[in-house]
Amino acid sequence: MNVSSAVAQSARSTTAIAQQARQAAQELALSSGTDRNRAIESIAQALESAAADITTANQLDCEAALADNLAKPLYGRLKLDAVKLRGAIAGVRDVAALADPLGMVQIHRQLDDGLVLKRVTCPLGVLGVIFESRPDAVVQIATLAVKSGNGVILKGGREATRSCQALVQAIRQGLTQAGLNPEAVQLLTTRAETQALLSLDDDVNLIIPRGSNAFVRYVQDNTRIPVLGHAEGICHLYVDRAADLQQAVDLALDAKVGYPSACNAIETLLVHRAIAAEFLPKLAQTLQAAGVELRGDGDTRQILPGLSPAADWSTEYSDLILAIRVVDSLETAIAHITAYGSRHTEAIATTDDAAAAAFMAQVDAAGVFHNCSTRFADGFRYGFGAEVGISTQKLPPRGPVGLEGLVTYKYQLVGQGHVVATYSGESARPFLHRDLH
Ligand SMILES: NC(=O)C1=CN([C@@H]2O[C@H](COP(=O)(O)OP(=O)(O)OC[C@H]3O[C@@H](n4cnc5c(N)ncnc54)[C@H](OP(=O)(O)O)[C@@H]3O)[C@@H](O)[C@H]2O)C=CC1
Ligand SMILES: N[C@@H](CCC(=O)OP(=O)(O)O)C(=O)O
Repeated sequence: MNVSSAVAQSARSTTAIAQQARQAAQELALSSGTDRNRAIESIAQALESAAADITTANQLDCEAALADNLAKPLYGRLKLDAVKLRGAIAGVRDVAALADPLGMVQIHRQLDDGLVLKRVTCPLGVLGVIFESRPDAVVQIATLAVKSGNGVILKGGREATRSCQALVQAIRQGLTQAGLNPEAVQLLTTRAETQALLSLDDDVNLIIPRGSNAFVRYVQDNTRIPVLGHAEGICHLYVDRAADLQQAVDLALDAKVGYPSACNAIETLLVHRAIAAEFLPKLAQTLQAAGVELRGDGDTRQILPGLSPAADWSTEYSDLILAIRVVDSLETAIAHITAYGSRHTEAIATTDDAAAAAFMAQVDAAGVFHNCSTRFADGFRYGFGAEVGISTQKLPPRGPVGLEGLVTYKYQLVGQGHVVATYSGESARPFLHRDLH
């Protein structure tokens, strides 16, 4: 079969998948919060029952990835052992415990006697989420989708295919056992299906690509479906002249070493010249002991001879590599972040509140942090239960996307035969515009 007929065939079956998801999503949207919570508990139980199958599937993925020389941090992201799976299942139950995001009345306003306006939250419909080889993302995204009454079509990275299949099978079983339509959660496994998905603007309401800038741009350029981009994280830690130096070392260690492939890990450390000579040797001692390769600009390499040069400031290493630059001022640090950051998460270490306030006001990113690790940029850590990912676009939803980011709203207006003509012209009746709660 040639490439275009493979895509055509895939488009046909992907269309069927999307239509099934749409039908199921319509049913889910009508279900009560109690029903959706029951389904989420049923999903948690199904995942527990299928734990052995899931971890076996993951072992096969991991063995294939090892044979393929997958980089170590990416291997860590792919691995889903029993402990990680238990954590993911606990997260499922956390989502069930959250308030129902549907049917929330955001505006309740009397426009005039007998004419009442409400703005009420409702699901988006069907989400298409394309993400990296991180199986636990399946669990987080599917649970958030069910809780928010949305259907979801998932496409994980190719290295995680068997794990994703085992997880989705269990999730669909959980939905079935709870009496909900399992077609609400679907899985795609090939790039041809992804390509087909992008053309399904009749059935899919939002595409969420998690991946490189180039991939997110590719998706934006190839679909009429709205896109919520979750692109790369070129995150910085700026160590100000007034930083607590030991605290800054601890922050750098956490933000680089805990999970180097995460998009909220730092790629570059900026340090104020006034403290660079004292700070950098302390930093080097701790980070190098943790296996981090440091790279520096000329000033950094004068203080730490032997480092290789930082070739550019735009690389997301996703690995135990950190680029370091010495800067003359807070303003230069902010200018560097403006030039090279990806608007994801940026942090300052300082005891100077005025410097922190300037940094947080002037840096344009989804997260601006003071004296804490960039790794806090995460839906679970923000109290959202889980996350679909971290939106790097400027319009909301921005940063970790939880339930709030997966709903839209409707204006519901109820009158008693009211007409607009009453409120226009010379003898126009004035509106009351009285909020009712
Ligand atoms: N902001 C956020 O929340 C997140 C951002 N990221 C960012 O993603 C980036 C890279 O992640 P990485 O591991 O390399 O993931 P990739 O970009 O390689 O893959 C992500 C997904 O996109 C798919 N994909 C990539 N290119 C294409 C294409 N041309 N056509 C169709 N599908 C495609 C992959 O499918 P397949 O595997 O089948 O090729 C996979 O499902 C990093 O910059 C990271 O920071 C990652 C996770 C979350
Ligand atoms: N919020 C996540 C990181 C975001 C993310 O999805 O990371 P990854 O899939 O590893 O690129 C965390 O801190 O674990």
